[in-house]
Amino acid sequence: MSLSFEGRVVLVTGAGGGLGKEYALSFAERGALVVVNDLGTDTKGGGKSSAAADKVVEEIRAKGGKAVANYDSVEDGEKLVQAVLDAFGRIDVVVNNAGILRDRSFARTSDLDWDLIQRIHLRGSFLVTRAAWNHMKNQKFGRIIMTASAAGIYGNFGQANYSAAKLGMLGLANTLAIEGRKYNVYCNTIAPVAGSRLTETVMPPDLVAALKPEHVAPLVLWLCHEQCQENGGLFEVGAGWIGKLRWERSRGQIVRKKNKPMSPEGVRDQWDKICDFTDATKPTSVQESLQSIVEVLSSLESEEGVGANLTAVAASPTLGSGVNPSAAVGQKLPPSTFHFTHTQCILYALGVGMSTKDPDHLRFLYEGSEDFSCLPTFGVIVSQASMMDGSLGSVPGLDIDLTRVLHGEQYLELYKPLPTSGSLTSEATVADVLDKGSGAVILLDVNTYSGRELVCYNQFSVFVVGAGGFGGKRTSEKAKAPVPPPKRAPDAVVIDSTTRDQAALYRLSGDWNPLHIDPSFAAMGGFKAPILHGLCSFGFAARHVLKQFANNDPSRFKAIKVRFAKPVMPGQSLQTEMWKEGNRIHIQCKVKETDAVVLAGAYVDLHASEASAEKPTQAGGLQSELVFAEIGRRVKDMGSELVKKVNAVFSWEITKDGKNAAQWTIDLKNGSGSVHRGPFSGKADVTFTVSDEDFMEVVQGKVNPQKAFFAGKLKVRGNIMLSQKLEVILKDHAKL
Ligand SMILES: CCCCCCC[C@@H](O)CC(=O)SCCNC(=O)CCNC(=O)[C@H](O)C(C)(C)COP(=O)(O)OP(=O)(O)OC[C@H]1O[C@@H](n2cnc3c(N)ncnc32)[C@H](O)[C@@H]1OP(=O)(O)O
Repeated sequence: MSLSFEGRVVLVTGAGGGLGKEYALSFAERGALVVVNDLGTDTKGGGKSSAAADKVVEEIRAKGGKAVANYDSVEDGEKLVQAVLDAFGRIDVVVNNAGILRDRSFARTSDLDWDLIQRIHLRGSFLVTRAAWNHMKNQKFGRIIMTASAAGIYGNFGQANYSAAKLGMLGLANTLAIEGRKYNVYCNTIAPVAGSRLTETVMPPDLVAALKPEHVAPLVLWLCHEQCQENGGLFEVGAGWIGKLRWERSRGQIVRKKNKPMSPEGVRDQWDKICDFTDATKPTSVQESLQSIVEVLSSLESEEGVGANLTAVAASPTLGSGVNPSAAVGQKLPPSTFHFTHTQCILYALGVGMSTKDPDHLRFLYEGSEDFSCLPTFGVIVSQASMMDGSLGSVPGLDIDLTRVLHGEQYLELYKPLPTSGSLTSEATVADVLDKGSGAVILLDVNTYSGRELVCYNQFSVFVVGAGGFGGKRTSEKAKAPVPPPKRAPDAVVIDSTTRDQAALYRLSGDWNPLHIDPSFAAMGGFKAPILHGLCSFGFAARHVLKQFANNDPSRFKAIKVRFAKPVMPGQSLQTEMWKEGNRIHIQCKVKETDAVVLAGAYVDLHASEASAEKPTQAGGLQSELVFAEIGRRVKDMGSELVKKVNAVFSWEITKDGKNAAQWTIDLKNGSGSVHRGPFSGKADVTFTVSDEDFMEVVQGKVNPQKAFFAGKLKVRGNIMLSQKLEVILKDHAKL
């Protein structure tokens, strides 16, 4: 789709020729209403003529475009912008392009040479932009271009005045980018190389002829378009090439010791290291820049002093406490207990879009309902509380900048239906930290208990945008992987609207991240408006599955995995597409309005329905098969590693409805051992028949438990209802 400027009002200063003229023509060609400003001076700022601006306006009109001429000086910024408003009623884009040259070697630069250049370039851009600023802020749209120069970035003989003004404009742009961001007013800077009245005084004629303004204008148009989210960028552009610039800072070196004075000799002695760009950082904000100072102070405090450098800061631009993020792996957060009543369950159900409009939803919305239940995905709420008190940020290496945190993925497994009130205690561990280049992914494993009984397991995957590049690993065997859906039409599709206030409601369940409510905060994270909580869309999708495939029965829910692929805005509609593959329901969720996939690689695992479980069991029946599949999975996860260890003792405890049903103890001596059954509790209604040798083969991973089962080696007696969760817990009795 071509980029249109239909209805946009664009002011180009110094548009009587060269680059400015090209910008004016290009904007007009794409539908913009253009104010062609040019004072009509010569390149040194002398003389005045309306001819240059008039000619450009004529050319635009001849092509069917709309433009008016303006002859004010950029030093009359207010007047100039008023003329724009008088002509077209608004102002959307300001291209600060006007400029003159007064080149002199520095020794010969007069006060006037200096002042004139500062006045036209730096002060003129300030005055014009300030006059337009509030209009742009109020209309929540504005695009500003500052024109810098390679002379400012790198310096150029004979252009001290010009270099200073041009780099001054970059400083101005950097701050405008920050102040304007939350109003959708973006400011970028270009350092163009093009043949123009200015460059022809400093470049050979054939080069001037080859560097065409039309090779610069497309960048300016893109940066000024509403689709472009670039803000605060600096670009060199010319001859059809565009490059972006950024700051790079050496790792640096601390050159003093605690309570000792800093000396020039100390600086001299560390000079090579100060200037060594190995492992350089690329700070992008004052905050990132200051992190190194904090690091210096803590290094000095720990008496490291001279010789210490800022490696960790270098490694981690936004996880920046000074400790490499990988150091956080294995760290445990303090246990935290979540107390709740039916109020929280109901509030959560409302937060994920349940409504009394649907009579089926009443069981989740009214505590007086006969079958009043808690939505299974409330399991994320009880667990996340353990991390929402800021304790995550206190883990060394995870000093998180909240504006950069996006929820990346989520896995939840319930081991029993959630109660509708009670106290649940969660223990969170940093399972891994991954370096994804564009960001860091923090994997958090959270086990939630009622007393000593495991109720649910969550894996939170938090994506910290911009915090990659610290040299960490990219993948983890600990990550619960997303699974793509089958390549066929979905078996069911549900479309459901979120409301404008969905995030405002959902946050009351405990995710107070301002990203979802505060427009300024969202703007700092680069979003036009607050976005919906990932776990809110997750809750929508899960209840769609529960309704379509489990008759809204929470006890059928086993597990869910989701990747948050793109943000959702409150008020958008979610389209959940579902594919049934056995007891796994694959999900893909799109925003209906944009067709963008927002939940990807997602699935819900259900327990088989009670109807099938009620069929009498025989050895080989479906229920037994599932029980052994479950045991087999856990044996595979943990057993194969343990059996390699010598002299280990561990036991399996099999519980039903939270009560001990059976226990297996395995003694391993020098890698082999025996299996003891029991003690069985009086309430046990399930027993396993298996020879010790056969069970050992399963434990050692030599035999697939399901195969062993079908071969008749493993047998189950009893009557296990699949709606009642059977848990198999590996008791960690290993003495290694
Ligand atoms: C305290 C704990 C509690 C939980 C805290 C949560 C707090 C909440 O309040 C916050 C929220 O709810 S935010 C809202 C929900 N989340 C979102 O909207 C994020 C949407 N996703 C995105 O924008 C991008 O995927 C984005 C930006 C995440 C990644 O996009 P890109 O940078 O373009 O990445 P891309 O180039 O596609 O891939 C690079 C590598 O990263 C992996 N990856 C991509 N998306 C991922 C995601 N969502 N989660 C995890 N990994 C992800 C890619 O696979 C790729 O890695 P590899 O090359 O190794 O495959």
